[in-house]
Amino acid sequence: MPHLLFARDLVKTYNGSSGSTTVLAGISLAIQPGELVTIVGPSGSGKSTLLQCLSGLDSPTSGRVEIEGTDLATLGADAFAEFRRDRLGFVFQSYNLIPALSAFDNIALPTRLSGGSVDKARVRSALSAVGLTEVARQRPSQLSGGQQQRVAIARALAASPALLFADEPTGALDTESGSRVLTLLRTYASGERSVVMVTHDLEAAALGDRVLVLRDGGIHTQLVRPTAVDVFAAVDNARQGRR
Ligand SMILES: Nc1ncnc2c1ncn2[C@@H]1O[C@H](COP(=O)(O)OP(=O)(O)OP(=O)(O)O)[C@@H](O)[C@H]1O
Repeated sequence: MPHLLFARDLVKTYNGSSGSTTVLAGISLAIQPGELVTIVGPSGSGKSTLLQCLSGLDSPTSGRVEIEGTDLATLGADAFAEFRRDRLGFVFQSYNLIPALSAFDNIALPTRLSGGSVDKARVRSALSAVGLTEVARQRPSQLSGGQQQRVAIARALAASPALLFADEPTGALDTESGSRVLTLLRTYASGERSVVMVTHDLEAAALGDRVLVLRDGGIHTQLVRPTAVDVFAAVDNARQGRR
């Protein structure tokens, strides 16, 4: 099966006044269509940096990322913006919704910004997929945190991205809202579409088809369809530096 994403020898270093810090120490990985891959690890192990580099939001210091066979480094800013709009989706802990727009208009915004005509049926179907048909006309301030995050997910899903990147998507949510969001992400990863999620929630991580456990900017352990107990043990080992 062709890889949806392929990353080779990703290194990320920062140069500061006290010398250079290596945040990613040479990570290689591949993601297949239909996979939910979760990334866990101790604080500072490089999870968010890895997600940013995999998604093209940040550039590695060295190494290569290909998505659907396209080397991200070969795309100029405009070509990457187009690629990102057409093929990638993003969900972060902060919902990044526009306060003045309704839920419906927030979901339609990316299409509007790219000059396309809004497919109202598609926006409605995205709202319905996240269970928010009733609040289509409400603004973010009238919605709970869980509802706002579901609007953000609907906005990402409305474009049917091949690859959805999520960084702590349930970080600000209560348990019930969080589990709704996780169900949406778990369901989305199927067929041709994949999800990569960074999380501190180890039970959520265990929903992954594969779990990458980072330590010091490297992949310490990789688990395939683990239980939550397996994930807890692997993260504990990574924290202690045990194999
Ligand atoms: N712009 C930057 N300049 C210097 N160091 C940075 C920069 N961005 C991140 N770092 C460092 O890189 C390391 C990894 O950060 P990153 O946010 O990727 O880790 P993380 O595993 O996602 O952490 P957390 O679980 O706390 O969110 C940290 O030590 C952080 O201080």
